[in-house]
Amino acid sequence: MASLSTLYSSSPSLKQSTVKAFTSPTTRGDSFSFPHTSKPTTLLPLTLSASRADTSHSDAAAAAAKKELIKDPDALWKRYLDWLYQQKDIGLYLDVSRVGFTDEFVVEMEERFKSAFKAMEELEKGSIANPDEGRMVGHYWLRNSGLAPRPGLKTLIENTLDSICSFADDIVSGKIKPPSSTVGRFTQILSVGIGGSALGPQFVAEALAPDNPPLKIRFIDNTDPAGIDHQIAQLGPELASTLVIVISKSGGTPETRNGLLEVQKAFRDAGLNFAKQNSLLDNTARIEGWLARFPMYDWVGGRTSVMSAVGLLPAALQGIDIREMLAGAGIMDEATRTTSLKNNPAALLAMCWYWASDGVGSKDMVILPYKDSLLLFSRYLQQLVMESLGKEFDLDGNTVNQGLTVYGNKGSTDQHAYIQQLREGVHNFFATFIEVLRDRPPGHDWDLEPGVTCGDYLFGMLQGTRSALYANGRESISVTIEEVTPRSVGALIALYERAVGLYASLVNINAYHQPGVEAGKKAAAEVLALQKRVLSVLNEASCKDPVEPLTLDEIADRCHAPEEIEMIYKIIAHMSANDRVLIAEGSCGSPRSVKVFLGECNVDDMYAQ
Ligand SMILES: O=P(O)(O)OC[C@H]1O[C@](O)(CO)[C@@H](O)[C@@H]1O
Repeated sequence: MASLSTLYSSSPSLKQSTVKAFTSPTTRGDSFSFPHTSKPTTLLPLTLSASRADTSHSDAAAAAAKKELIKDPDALWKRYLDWLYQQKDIGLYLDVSRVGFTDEFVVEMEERFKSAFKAMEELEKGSIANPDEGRMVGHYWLRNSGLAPRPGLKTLIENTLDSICSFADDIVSGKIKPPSSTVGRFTQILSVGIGGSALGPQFVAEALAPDNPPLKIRFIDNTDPAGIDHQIAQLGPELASTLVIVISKSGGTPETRNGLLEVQKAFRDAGLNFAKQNSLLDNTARIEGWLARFPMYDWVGGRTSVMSAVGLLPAALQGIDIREMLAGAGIMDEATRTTSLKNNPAALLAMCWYWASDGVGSKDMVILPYKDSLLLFSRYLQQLVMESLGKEFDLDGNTVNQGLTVYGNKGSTDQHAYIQQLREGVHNFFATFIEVLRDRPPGHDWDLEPGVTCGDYLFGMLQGTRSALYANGRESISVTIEEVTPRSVGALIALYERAVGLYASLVNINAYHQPGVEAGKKAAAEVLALQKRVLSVLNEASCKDPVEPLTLDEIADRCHAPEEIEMIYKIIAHMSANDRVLIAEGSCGSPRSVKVFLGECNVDDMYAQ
């Protein structure tokens, strides 16, 4: 175990609008009518290059321009039935009929899929599937511990799950109480983490938390001080009954560390008991005797960690049935192990992505869940897909600049935002509709006009948009679930995890590392180091009598970093906006004339390194 996800509590001892008329691309006037496919028009062959992975972006654009989709309703219905995938235990359906892949293309992909399935099998057996980091990739073991390659891992997975459940029970029941609250039990969770240590828990909370959960959850997922202040301010007096969960796989992510320090300060300021943090996260938790610590394994990537303690603990605390989530994921894992393409929904997704984006990411993936509670699915998938697939090099070291862009929000809201462009504008995407059959819990529905419910409108909007896009040559995938439940959400997550893994094999890249993120992190650290040098130079000049205000050129020169003058200007402008440097002459809007100094002289020069 290389790193830990850690939990902290507040102390070591506890711790109308009225809609009159609708219009849609196929709707006229005041009455709403469902769009329908018009009479057969054309059925043109699709033009494919022999090896789509070798297709350049301009070739891809040319190929896309030649793509034509089946318009004949009978042929389309047959295609729908031919390719419809159903997972009955989950109640999940996948329709790829509105993606225009040809039979030839399917045959062409067979060899690639054979290798992809083989690689996935090896991965599940514990091979070093992340060669750049020399790591196994084991998120599938989290929902079937029997697959773990070593008995010790199996026991660890099972014990962790048991301890998450019993800890959550103790918190929810009030057996473990907050020390300084009069409420007698924890009422709020403040989750501090970023990337995979936030996006999964956020998606699950939005999708599955009951209307009145035992503990309500808030997130600090950035180092934006105003954002942090906002979250803490909204807690108000409930800070005293807030359970803080700090989640980090590495334990060293600066945004998460900053969030922790800010929260600790908020507790101190409120006179609450929150121990100081001054070393690595897990060490701190251990030394300070935090309420509980849960392991995070080096064989689980951040973006696939939602079924580890990272996602399960916050979910359990909100009263979400985490064993059902795991069961749903496990069923989907099993369903996506088959090497029969037509019967493997993840392979079908990967094949459609490859077809639609020419295997080079030439088209963006627009995710359109028609259910408010699934709003965050697209944001969750953004990291899962883009951090996994956005790679400069393939596994053989060739420069490939792979990736698939993901964005989305929710239907039918998007109908009134960007669907206009999707249907008529630049043709640079394929859509994925996420449909939920159950509109409301049983017994709550009513007809808002004869024979039509509110949910029927949502359904109509989805189907109408799907048809309208298709009629204009825009491809789409539809994923349908019967209800939003822990089981179906677990299955959706597992479906996309597997699809990403398979797609990565199809395009021969490592889906499990993120070297590009490191470059930005390193550069950020360099900016902060430069800021300290700037402060040290300014401090020295500000300690003179009289104070010596400095120009940007002088600062850059004294920092021995003349090439960094633009960055020094930005540092000065940022500090000036936050009252940390004073302006003697000029203004930050006129970089050449500005002269700055520090309001205080620090004789010990705390900024010097
Ligand atoms: O859990 P950690 O180690 O704090 O990392 C947070 C996120 O940072 C990344 O490493 C890079 O953005 C993600 O992969 C990860 O989910």
